[in-house]
Amino acid sequence: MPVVVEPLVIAIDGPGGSGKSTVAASLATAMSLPVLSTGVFFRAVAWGLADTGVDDAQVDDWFDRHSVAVEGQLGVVDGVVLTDELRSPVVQVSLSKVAASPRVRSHVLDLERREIERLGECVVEGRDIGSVVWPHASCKFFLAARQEVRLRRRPEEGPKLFERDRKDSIRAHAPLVIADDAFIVDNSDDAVDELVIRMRELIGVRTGRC
Ligand SMILES: Nc1ncnc2c1ncn2[C@@H]1O[C@H](COP(=O)(O)OP(=O)(O)OP(=O)(O)O)[C@@H](O)[C@H]1O
Ligand SMILES: Nc1ccn([C@@H]2O[C@H](COP(=O)(O)O)[C@@H](O)[C@H]2O)c(=O)n1
Repeated sequence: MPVVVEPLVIAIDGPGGSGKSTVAASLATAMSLPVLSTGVFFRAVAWGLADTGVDDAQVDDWFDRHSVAVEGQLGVVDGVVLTDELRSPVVQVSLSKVAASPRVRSHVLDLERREIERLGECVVEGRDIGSVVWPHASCKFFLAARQEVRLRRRPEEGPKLFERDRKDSIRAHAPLVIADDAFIVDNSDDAVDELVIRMRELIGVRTGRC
């Protein structure tokens, strides 16, 4: 019987400012893998829906008429690259509501899974990667950092960061949770390079690869 080796998919979840995108990018570079930041999908959709609303019909109609893609930390809607727009006030104000919409989540889930399949082996970061998007990920991490550290890392958002975390954690669909089989990594006091070394060791233990 041929041995089937599953593509290596590393899932990283955690609250805002816990270092997900920074660590995911460094880990991906160290392992020569591509990286997918799924929050960019939600930010791009929040920007696109700003003049509409998040009723189910409005959401389905918007996805019928528009295309959304992620390129690194940039969102692309209908071929237009979004940069500063993704952290603009209009996005910040509606982000949690947009991310809580079951119709938005269903459309974005399709996009996330298609992108992971296209990439093959990758590092993926978000809120529900290990629990919902890719539950059979090769290795899962839940990044944590103390509140005061996260606040320091996201000065532009301020304490609203905690409100966003709270809404992400209590929503009915695909909330921010710690997957049962995730390694919990508090990186409040760790440099990114040290963290990447530690995570690679854990990936090696879990997968026998790395
Ligand atoms: N281990 C670390 N040590 C010091 N600074 C860090 C560390 N990890 C991340 N940072 C810094 O904290 C800031 C936020 O990090 P990052 O964007 O990776 O967090 P995140 O979890 O992806 O946040 P969000 O979900 O809000 O987008 C960045 O400026 C980054 O450089
Ligand atoms: N898998 C995910 C990723 C993100 N979200 C929502 O998007 C917001 C922005 O995410 P960032 O990582 O760019 O800060 C986040 O607060 C969530 O509301 C999500 O629901 N699931």
